[in-house]
Amino acid sequence: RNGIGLRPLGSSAAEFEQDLLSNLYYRRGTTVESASAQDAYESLVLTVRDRLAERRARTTAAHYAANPRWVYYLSAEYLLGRQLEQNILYSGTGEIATAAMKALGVSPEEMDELDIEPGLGNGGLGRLAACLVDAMATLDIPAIGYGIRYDFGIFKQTFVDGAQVEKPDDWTFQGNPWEFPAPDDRQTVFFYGHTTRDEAGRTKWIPGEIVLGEPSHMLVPGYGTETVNIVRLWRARGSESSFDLERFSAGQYAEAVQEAVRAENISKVLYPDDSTELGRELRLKQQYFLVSCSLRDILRRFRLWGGPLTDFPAKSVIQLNDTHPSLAIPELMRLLVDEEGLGWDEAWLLTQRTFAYTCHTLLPEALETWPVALFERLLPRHLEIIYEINQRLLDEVRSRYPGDIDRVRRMSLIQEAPERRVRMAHLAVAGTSAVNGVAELHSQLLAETTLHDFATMWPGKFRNVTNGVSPRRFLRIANPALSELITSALGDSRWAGDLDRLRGLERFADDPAFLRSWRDIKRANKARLGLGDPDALMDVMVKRFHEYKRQQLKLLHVITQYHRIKDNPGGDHVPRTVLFAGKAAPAYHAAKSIIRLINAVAATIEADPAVTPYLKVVFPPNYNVTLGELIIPAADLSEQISLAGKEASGTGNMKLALNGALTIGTLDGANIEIRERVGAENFFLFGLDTPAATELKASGYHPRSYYERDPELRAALDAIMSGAFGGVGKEVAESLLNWDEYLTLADFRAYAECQEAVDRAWQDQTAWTKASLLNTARAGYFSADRTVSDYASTIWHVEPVRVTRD
Ligand SMILES: CCc1ccc([C@H](C)CC(=O)N[C@@H]2O[C@H](CO)[C@@H](O)[C@H](O)[C@H]2O)cc1
Repeated sequence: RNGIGLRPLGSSAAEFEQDLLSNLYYRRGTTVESASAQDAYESLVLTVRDRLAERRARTTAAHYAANPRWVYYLSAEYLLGRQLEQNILYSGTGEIATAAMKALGVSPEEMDELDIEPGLGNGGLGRLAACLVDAMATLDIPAIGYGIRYDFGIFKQTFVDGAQVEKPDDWTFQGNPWEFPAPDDRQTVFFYGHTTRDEAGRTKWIPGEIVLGEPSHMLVPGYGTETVNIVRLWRARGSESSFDLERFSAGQYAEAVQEAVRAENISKVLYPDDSTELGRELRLKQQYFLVSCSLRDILRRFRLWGGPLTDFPAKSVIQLNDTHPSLAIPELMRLLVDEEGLGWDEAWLLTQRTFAYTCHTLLPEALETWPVALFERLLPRHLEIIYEINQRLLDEVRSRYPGDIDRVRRMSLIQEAPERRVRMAHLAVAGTSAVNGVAELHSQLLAETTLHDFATMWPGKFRNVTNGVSPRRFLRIANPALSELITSALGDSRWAGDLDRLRGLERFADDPAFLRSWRDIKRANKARLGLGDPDALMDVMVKRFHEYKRQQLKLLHVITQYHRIKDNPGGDHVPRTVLFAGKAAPAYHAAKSIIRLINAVAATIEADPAVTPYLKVVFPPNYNVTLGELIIPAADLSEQISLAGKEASGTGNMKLALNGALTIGTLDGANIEIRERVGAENFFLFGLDTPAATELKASGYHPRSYYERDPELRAALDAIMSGAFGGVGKEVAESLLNWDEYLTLADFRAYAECQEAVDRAWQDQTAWTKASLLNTARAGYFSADRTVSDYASTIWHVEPVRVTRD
């Protein structure tokens, strides 16, 4: 019997197989003979899940005994990726699971195919949340990730005539065996209505609509440790009384269920925009739903230990993943003042000490602001609280900067014109004790521009925590061949839990045999991807589509390469496969035009036998975590070409460098830190830096002048405008010639020259492979474990709690 009074689940192959069979018989109600692949998959999941659940039980016991300070990560998005392979690795059941699958007559690949990826996020922010909760568990930090269990995740991307067409992502169509529904922990959430004051002057919120939040959680095991944390996801349900039986028996079937449908709509679908706020009412309802359920659950958990409310910040730190959950600040104030009866000042101190805010963007259009009128209707009490917070903030501003009314107007939580809107970033800064950017340049620019007034008034609040990625998912699992080579070179696999150990690979940088193996594995990963000649340079640009990320710059260069090959068919052109992948927000038409043009250029090149030996453009649809795990290990060149000052950090850049891709990039986001750590000689740098870009824009930027003085650029744009690529893309060329907000044309020549340097470097495969190895060897800093230990020591001030095996 182990520490939790349970007979430990066996770790032998026979015991695992026994458990698998009993799950097949008793939990799937079928037999080996009549089992479907889905039956086998679900039984396998339950067998692995049980072993993690046992560790979860011991984790809970250890956490309860330790009564630690908890980290609560509030995020509207989690891109968790497939769970099976990860949970098999983290539960150490690799061999016995494979043997048991064989006994059942199914293959690991077949099981992985049935393992659905929960697409509960858009891109960088959502995947970062997943990497960070993985690292928190690995570092034995007691933590819970709170989010929304959307019925429909990020849309599935298909191409029709090269154009993106979105399909709904009904990810739980087959159910989700990895989750534990916990309806008994449901919470009640209010919307609309009005507020009243009772005789004691206490405010009461009389809601107009009541919705239930039902949680289900997924296990988040740590790597190389016993800790198993959870991600708790909320789903909206109608209250008991939401089904109107009278109307139903009167035959008004739709009306009878409309209240329940309205409620369930709140967690129906993820908003697919990743950098432009659309100000939809349902999105604000989603955000409040998340924070109200989560804060009530956090307070319920706090009460389990029964300390005074003044202890709350000492026992809970809540990290806000961007402004999307920033309503948690006025919500905690409402709970402390209206429900717990605390005074405002005391409640405000507790609130500020509890919250911390991470900003993930610099784009003005991505900074959320909500109409005051909508707040008035949907969250009347919160608007009152926000006004009070604002009153006190502006009093402090006035006292610190007497007479500086412009500063008061700039810093106010309320934008007054053209429409009265609540500035969520200002609320997030005012209501937290720590504000961080996600890369050094980003944090610097936040303090110098977007949040300058606040950084001036509260310099101590502002810091940087550079992003990181999970080395388990994006190297150990995604690139097993390279992982094996690294483990054999370093003597053990401790690097997966301590990534700085990769530096040990430097001693093989001049070892021809090792470099040969390194190169062969990259080639094999390209063959595994199967999207082009494995001997060609695999040039990869994978990320969401946005004009600031400049997929259009990459495309102009592809067209230039195409022209160069056409103009000089016999020339010694370096064969390249250019891979684009990524989704565009459905309403983002400029991005969708670029996607369509890329597919048209790809088709034109594919149809030209004079060019295909040297150039191939591929665009696999529906880029997600799983496809990323296949593409990233196969990349030779990593495209990180955003306009300097626009990409907050990037995390794809880290995953690609970790897998031995060389980066061609600008001095933007974490590219700067990657270049500093892997060595400038192992990085292809080009383009305007942030000050130069700002200067060029300020001094009047005329994109057409670059077109006129650069013949290759002119030829590329003329080709598009002449309809050379299936007649599509004219709007892309016109917007570049007339507007070009992200200085694409200004950086074109430098980029083209840098790509020539890439071609020259590729010619020396030994030198290239050495640089590739050094990128991996020096990427240790970009582990999410380092990121989390930075958060833990500089913002959360939490200690790990060890979980024993028995
Ligand atoms: C309101 C709509 C909306 C939705 C999502 C977002 C996210 C903040 C966008 C996002 O994913 N940002 C990315 O976050 C990554 C993790 O920190 C960074 O690495 C990327 O540079 C940043 O673009 C902004 C606005």
